[in-house]
Amino acid sequence: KMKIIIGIGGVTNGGKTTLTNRLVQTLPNCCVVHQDDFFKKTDQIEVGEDGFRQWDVITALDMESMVNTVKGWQENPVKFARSHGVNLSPEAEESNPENTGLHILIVEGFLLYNYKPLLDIYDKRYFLAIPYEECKRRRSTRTYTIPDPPGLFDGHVWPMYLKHRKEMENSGDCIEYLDGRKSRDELYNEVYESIQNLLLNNS
Ligand SMILES: Nc1ncnc2c1ncn2[C@@H]1O[C@H](COP(=O)(O)OP(=O)(O)OP(=O)(O)O)[C@@H](O)[C@H]1O
Ligand SMILES: NC(=O)c1ccc[n+]([C@@H]2O[C@H](CO)[C@@H](O)[C@H]2O)c1
Ligand SMILES: [Mg+2]
Repeated sequence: KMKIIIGIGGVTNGGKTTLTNRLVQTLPNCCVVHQDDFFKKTDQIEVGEDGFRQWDVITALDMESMVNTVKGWQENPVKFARSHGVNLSPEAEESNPENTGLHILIVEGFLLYNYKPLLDIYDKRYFLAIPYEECKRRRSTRTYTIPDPPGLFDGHVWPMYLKHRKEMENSGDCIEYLDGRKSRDELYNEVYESIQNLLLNNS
């Protein structure tokens, strides 16, 4: 039974969730883990010396729980798919005696490649980037569960992004960078094709 884990990382508002949702619809037997689902409750988020709640750091997330979720998929992708309402092809069903099905997991989030226990699980790492101005513009149109207080982007979000990105680049892991300014269709086609190549090389 073949299993592939794909990381869709990148800057906030780079288009990770948009791209992931499209891939999940077209890739076979494809489950997804969204890092944003693992944010701690607001009262557990540290307030920094700058007065901002520190949302854009790894300790704002329950990473242990995220690891366990990924492990759950690794141990039994069929069960994971069923419990998450993902349809399986006949080849990927447990009833297939050959067990020839391919299972795919997409892990999507803004801090994927800065957390040791999850660094080596990926068969492929993508990273969506957009420049400062575009990121700030897109972010200003969004409302999170806790809306951004004035100054959060320049005071916390962007500086943390630059810090994490530097750490990631220094870690020497193989990452494929994507230009998030491209159209949704262009990005989808590029990554879909890239994944098809990955699958060919793995089979
Ligand atoms: N290729 C694109 N070109 C222009 N705008 C895009 C593109 N992809 C997504 N968007 C828009 O940018 C915003 C962010 O997209 P999305 O939510 O997919 O990003 P994200 O990386 O998941 O952000 P977050 O940090 O909130 O998780 C949304 O308003 C979305 O409609
Ligand atoms: N999902 C949340 O609970 C939440 C709350 C406040 C801020 N955020 C932002 O989400 C982005 C990652 O997708 C980060 O840049 C957080 O600032 C998320
Ligand atoms: Mg998102």
